[in-house]
Amino acid sequence: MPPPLPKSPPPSLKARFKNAGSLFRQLPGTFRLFWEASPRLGVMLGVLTLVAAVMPAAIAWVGKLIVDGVVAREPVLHLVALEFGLMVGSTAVERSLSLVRELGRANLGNLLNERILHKAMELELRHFEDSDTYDKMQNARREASSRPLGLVMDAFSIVRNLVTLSTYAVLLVSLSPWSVAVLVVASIPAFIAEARLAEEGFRLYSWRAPEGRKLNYLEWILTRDSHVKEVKVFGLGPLVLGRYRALFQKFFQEDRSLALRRMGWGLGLGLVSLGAFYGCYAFVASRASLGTITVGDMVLYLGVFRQGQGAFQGILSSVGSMYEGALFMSNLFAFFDIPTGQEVPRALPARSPPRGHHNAIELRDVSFRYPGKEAWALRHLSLRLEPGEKLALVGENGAGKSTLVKLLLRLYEPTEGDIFYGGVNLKDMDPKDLRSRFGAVFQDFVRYQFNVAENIGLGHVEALEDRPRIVRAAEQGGASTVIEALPSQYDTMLGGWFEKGFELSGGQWQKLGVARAFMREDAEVLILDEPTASIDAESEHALFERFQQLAAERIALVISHRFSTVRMADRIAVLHNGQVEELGSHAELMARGGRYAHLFNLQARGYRD
Ligand SMILES: Nc1ncnc2c1ncn2[C@@H]1O[C@H](COP(=O)(O)OP(=O)(O)OP(=O)(O)O)[C@@H](O)[C@H]1O
Repeated sequence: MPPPLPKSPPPSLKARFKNAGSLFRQLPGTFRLFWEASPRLGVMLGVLTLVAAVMPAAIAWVGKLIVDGVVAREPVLHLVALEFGLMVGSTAVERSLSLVRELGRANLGNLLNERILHKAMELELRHFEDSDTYDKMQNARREASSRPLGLVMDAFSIVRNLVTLSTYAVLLVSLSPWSVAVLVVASIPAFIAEARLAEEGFRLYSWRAPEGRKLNYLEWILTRDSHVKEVKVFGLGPLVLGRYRALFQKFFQEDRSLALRRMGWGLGLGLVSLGAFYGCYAFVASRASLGTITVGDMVLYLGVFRQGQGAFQGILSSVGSMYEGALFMSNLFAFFDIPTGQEVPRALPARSPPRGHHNAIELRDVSFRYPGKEAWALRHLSLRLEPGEKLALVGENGAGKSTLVKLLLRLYEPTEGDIFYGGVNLKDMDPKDLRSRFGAVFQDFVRYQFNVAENIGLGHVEALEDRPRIVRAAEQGGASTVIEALPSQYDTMLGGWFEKGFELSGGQWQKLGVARAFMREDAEVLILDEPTASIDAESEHALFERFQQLAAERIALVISHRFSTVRMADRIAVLHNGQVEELGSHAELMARGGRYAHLFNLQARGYRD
């Protein structure tokens, strides 16, 4: 796979050439993808491009024969008919090329989008939490439907124009060999200037990609429904718009300077080409008036020279836009190449503790720090959850509670130490097997813009159609009353994104989230990460009473800042700076008079006074 492009502009000329080289190394990979998307379209594109490339020379040649025939007063109708036929053919070829382009865009765009989604499924949580990888994925998604096809089409357009130019050269050589030399020589400065400016433009765009994303982000703040309340209350509009404007102005200055230079060079070098054209024109016209060449030759010369310059321009602009296409592809290939597979079990075949409710969870001297981070999120943490135990995790923000859950679900692996489930090291288990034993409600649970039944059923995909089970889960999660009041009950479409979607309150959504966790009837472990944050006090109490019954045999891990919830747990672990500072039942910890007792009294006093 080609190496990814450097992020900053290359310093030296040599480095620039290397950079340009790495751009064109994206081509084979892109063609392979196009071929995979549809071999038939690939063949059609190749054949049509070649036919389209030789058509102009054939038409010009027949045009010359017609003029010569007319001057010699010979019959030319058959030649006119031939030219008509060629024009019809040319039009049909152009139309077919447009069709191939359209179909190619759909096929290739679809293939790539699917691959991107597939890759996204393979990625692990650590990738999503890494901004570099996340950026790569968002960039890949944004232009997958247009850029790759653009690159293929640009490459074909260059081939087509090169073939056209060669056929023109053959026609012109017979007429005046040195005019071919003039055509080529007069175009070289324009070629160099265009290539340089295109490269500069490309560097400009790639260089400011992060700022471009910032621009999008500012736009997003002002246009998203989820942001509108804060934008209005804090009066953020003018500030965000001001930042947007400043960034845009910066882009605009750079763009204008590039556009002005492009215009200056384009005009100057255009005049050189025009001068070359008219010099040759004068020469050819005088030869025609002297009778050294025919009038048809002169007409052929004029047409071909003009169109030749057009073809040349075509090549230049294709080279320019290929830079951007290639940049996109290098990004895309880098995204596809992100190594995954760290979730593979260490032991083969993977080990699997017996199903049921007899498995304990044990953390042995676990330390963890996030990739690329210095600070420890968890440090020397040892903890054992007995089968059926309800453990509450408390601690201030950033103490490491959610991190501990991520390690239990093997979304990350401990940096040091080990975690065992039913005596089996998590590293030796298949993560799918492990996760299938958990039911979970997260702090940032998802509000799916699907109907109610699906919102709950997604907790156990295999039972998505099992309505009685969904109804049961809804009752257990305390969501039934909410659902009964909806216009089409379980079939009510939720969320405001689609037509007829019904918007729920934060607490109502949360009840569905809890019900979703209860879909896993055979879950061995339940994780409730702040499940009651937006649930009212009465519902919370009801939920926890039900929860005590339902979780009867299972291990339950509850993270909460509400001590009324926490105190219902068998034991409470107080996390502080990534370590277990206190561990025991509510009564034990209260008697101890440490951090837990302090926090509990603080909250209780708030209610009593
Ligand atoms: N994705 C991440 N990348 C890097 N550091 C992280 C990441 N997530 C959390 N941290 C850091 O790890 C530490 C523990 O965070 P964690 O989210 O586990 O805390 P928490 O106890 O769940 O907090 P809260 O009560 O606010 O939810 C914090 O210092 C935090 O800054």
